[in-house]
Amino acid sequence: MGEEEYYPLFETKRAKGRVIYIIFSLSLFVGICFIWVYRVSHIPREGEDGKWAWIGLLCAELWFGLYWLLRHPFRWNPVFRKPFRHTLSQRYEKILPRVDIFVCTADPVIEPPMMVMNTVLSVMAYDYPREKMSVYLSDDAGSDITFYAIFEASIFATHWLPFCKKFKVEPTSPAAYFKTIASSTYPNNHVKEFVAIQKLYQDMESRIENAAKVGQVPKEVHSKHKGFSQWDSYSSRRDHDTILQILLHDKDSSAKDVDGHVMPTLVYLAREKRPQVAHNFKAGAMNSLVIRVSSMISNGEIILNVDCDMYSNNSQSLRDALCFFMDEVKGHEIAFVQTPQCFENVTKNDLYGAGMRVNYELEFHGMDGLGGPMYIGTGCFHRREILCGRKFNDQYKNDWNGYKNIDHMKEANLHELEEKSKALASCTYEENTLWGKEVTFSLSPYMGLQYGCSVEDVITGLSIKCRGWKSVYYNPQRSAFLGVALTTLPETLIQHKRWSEGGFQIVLSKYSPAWYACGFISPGLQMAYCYYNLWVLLSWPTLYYCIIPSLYLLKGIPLFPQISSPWFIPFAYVTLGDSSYDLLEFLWLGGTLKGWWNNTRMWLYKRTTSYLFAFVDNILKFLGFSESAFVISAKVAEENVFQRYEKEVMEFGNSSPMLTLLATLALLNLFCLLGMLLKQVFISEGGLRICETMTLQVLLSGVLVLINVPVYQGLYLRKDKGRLPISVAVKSTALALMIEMKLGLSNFATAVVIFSSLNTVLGIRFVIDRYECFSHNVQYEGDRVHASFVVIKVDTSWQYTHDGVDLSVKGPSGEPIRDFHDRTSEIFEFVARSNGPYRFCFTNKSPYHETIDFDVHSNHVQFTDQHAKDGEPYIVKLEQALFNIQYEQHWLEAQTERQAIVSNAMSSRAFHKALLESAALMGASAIQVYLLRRLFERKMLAV
Ligand SMILES: O=c1ccn([C@@H]2O[C@H](COP(=O)(O)OP(=O)(O)O[C@H]3O[C@H](CO)[C@@H](O)[C@H](O)[C@H]3O)[C@@H](O)[C@H]2O)c(=O)[nH]1
Ligand SMILES: [Mn+2]
Repeated sequence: MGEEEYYPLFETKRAKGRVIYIIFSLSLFVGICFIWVYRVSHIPREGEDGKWAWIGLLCAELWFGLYWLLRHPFRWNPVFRKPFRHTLSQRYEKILPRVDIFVCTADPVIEPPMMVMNTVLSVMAYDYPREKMSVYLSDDAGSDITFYAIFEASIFATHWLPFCKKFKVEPTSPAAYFKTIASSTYPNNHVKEFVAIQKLYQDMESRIENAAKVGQVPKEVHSKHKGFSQWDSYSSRRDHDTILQILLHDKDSSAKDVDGHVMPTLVYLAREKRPQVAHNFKAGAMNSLVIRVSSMISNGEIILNVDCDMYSNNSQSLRDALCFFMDEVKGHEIAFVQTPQCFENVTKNDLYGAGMRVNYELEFHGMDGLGGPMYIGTGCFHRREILCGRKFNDQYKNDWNGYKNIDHMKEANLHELEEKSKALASCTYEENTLWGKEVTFSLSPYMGLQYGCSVEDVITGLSIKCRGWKSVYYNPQRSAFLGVALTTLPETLIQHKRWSEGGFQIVLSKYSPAWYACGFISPGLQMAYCYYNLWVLLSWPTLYYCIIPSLYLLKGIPLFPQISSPWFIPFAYVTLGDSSYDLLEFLWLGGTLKGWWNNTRMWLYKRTTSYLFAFVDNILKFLGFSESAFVISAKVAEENVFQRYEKEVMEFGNSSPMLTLLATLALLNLFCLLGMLLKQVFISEGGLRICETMTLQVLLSGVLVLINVPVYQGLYLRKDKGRLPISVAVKSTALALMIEMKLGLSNFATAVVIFSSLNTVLGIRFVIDRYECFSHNVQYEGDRVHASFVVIKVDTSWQYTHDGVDLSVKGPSGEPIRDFHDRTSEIFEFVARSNGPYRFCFTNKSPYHETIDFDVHSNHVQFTDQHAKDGEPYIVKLEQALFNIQYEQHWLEAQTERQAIVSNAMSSRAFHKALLESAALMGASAIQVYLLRRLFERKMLAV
């Protein structure tokens, strides 16, 4: 009958719709090329405004465009995997491999022992033969409270595991399980057992939490387990002997559950630490204890690594992962199976973008299609020998039938086993070995996780790939693990700083995905690795884009094509196309609109702070000024912080340079936008003009202001504890104002725009330092332009000084129109020979700041003619006369005010009063003029 049909242990499906994506991308790319061409071909000439700003934008756009290209391989070939665990069970139930599960913790305060225990208990309760499972808890804090907790948990586990098995409990983390029960139906078929186990759990919880609160293990407990005596020689978390305790082991006859079944092996380990010896953070913990020590005690072929907050949410995922490794056809080339990092506490709109939706729901699938996802430190199943350095070859087949012999174990009693293992965890063990150092082809079996990189996981995963292996991304419907997402902005930013810093270290290292990996992994995967590891380089162009266009907007210098120019099209297409693609993708992957907006905000914040700080730190490290550190992220929050998190109110926390930077940028944009609007409204009489010349700059500034709304609220409006600290508010406001006034130095429009205090809507009052320009757009050729200015006040309180200014007026093509020298006031008019922006530049030669009242307005002659033809000349004339009156009046009053100021110094109270008055007057006159205009319009219509 021919060969027996082959049933694989997993199947792989490819995503559809790639062609559409590729066509769309090509069109966007054409747009991007046009943008580049525009930038290169329109660089302002020597002496023209904005040349350097322009070149900066060109660099930023080049980099954005290239970086954008890197994101494509993810979307070429996403694959989705489905394991068949029933087939696995039918074929291999008897010879399932041994599995060692590692849980890492490092700080009993921010990683509360109860949370860690829930993770430990959840993985102990996997649906898997218990004699083949070992759970190791690595405690980098060497805390006796954590040891006490695991001691308690080892007892509770003898009740919990049978309970889980009997009632098919899911999830197997007790805390999470009790929570789901509380929120759904009460388990009526086993109420008694449920109540009993819940009581046991709560008792344990209160004992552990009391100990944690007091910071001390109760004296009477010490006698219950010999392990506590190991703390006798303990001096601090950075200085202690190896502490190793096997709590449950099948050699120990008492290690049985309440039904008399064997328990999984359970080991507590705190490796030796000495202040003078680098401990290499999590990588060090994984290598010394977990990989070496476990090889002595259980030597499981498969290793599962989880962070202490990532409890197992799916008791089948171990079997699922094995389907990949044990598949007869493809299994032998798979080094690790990575599951996504999912979080239990992510809110609906994911304020901090913690869910990393696009990464885990799409991009990792894409990487899988290219040769396998990265190793991301948690929720990852490895083959032990590969993690330890084995190189791939085609003949490699895993022999699941034979146990790796651990003969030494057979004779040794538990105590001997503990003593032998301890030696492997000494902090000098790694001296002069390859542990943590090599990523090359060396066949040394002892390499483990790589040191010296703050994302030890990613670099280790890459080195495995470079040794010829593949990996698999497994993203099951019911998440395999659930962790704790960060609940504050600063924490999130710091975490991303660590990640991006590590990523950049990888790119700069000898084993860079950009060059070293060439030939070992597919070019697409190389690009994908670069995409994730080059975050740091996004900081500068993003910062540039957030600052320069806004400042130039205030200056009135356009940096983007006008809306009427054909070059506007590629800009509009690329911006709109890319952001709508981004939004659609986000929604398609199950996100909400608000979630997308939040995600975009975080995208901006990470780039302008985390990545920037990571960049600086990388440089400092490179120069030897700073050392590697691993800031562990907190997994608990205060009650009020948590409540705000639930309500999706941004938590800013304590003052920090990152927050100051964030707030300064936000304010800078706000001031620029407001300044520009005021200038528009009060100088050129319609705000619409700017829409034509600087649409993109206005939009960019506007979007930046909108996205920063939570920052403004945090700075000035909120009262709760999570707001931005006052010190940050003061610093950032001062900084933003200072930048606006000083950065552009000479001709930069000042932020202190004080409106005309006179009875008219026309005019702007500003403080001039050295040089100041305004532009006024004349719509029609032949228009009559009226302008006037008065130097109101000089910034020296002592005496009256010579305070004249120079004014030069230039036409749209730079031709001189008028020049005035050393005037304290002037009123003049001219006929515009062509339409376009006319520039009015003031120069202040005195060493003092001067306040100038400036007014410009143009009369539409053609407009007049038009109406004259319509037979309504008098209305137009009336309108013009009105303007002229207002105009003259303004000038006269400015003059009067000047006289007043010159003769008596103004007290600050009077000044404020004047400001208030002027605001009121301004409002009133705005309404006046508006009504008048409406009246005329009506009249004209009616006639
Ligand atoms: O010296 C240390 C520092 C940390 N950890 C443990 O490492 C894990 C991850 O630390 P966490 O503060 O939660 O960092 P995350 O940014 O959430 O971790 C992600 O990024 C890290 C690399 O930056 C990886 O190590 C993690 O596995 C990955 O989940 C935690 O269980 C810690 O207890 C140690 O064991 N020893
Ligand atoms: Mn974490």
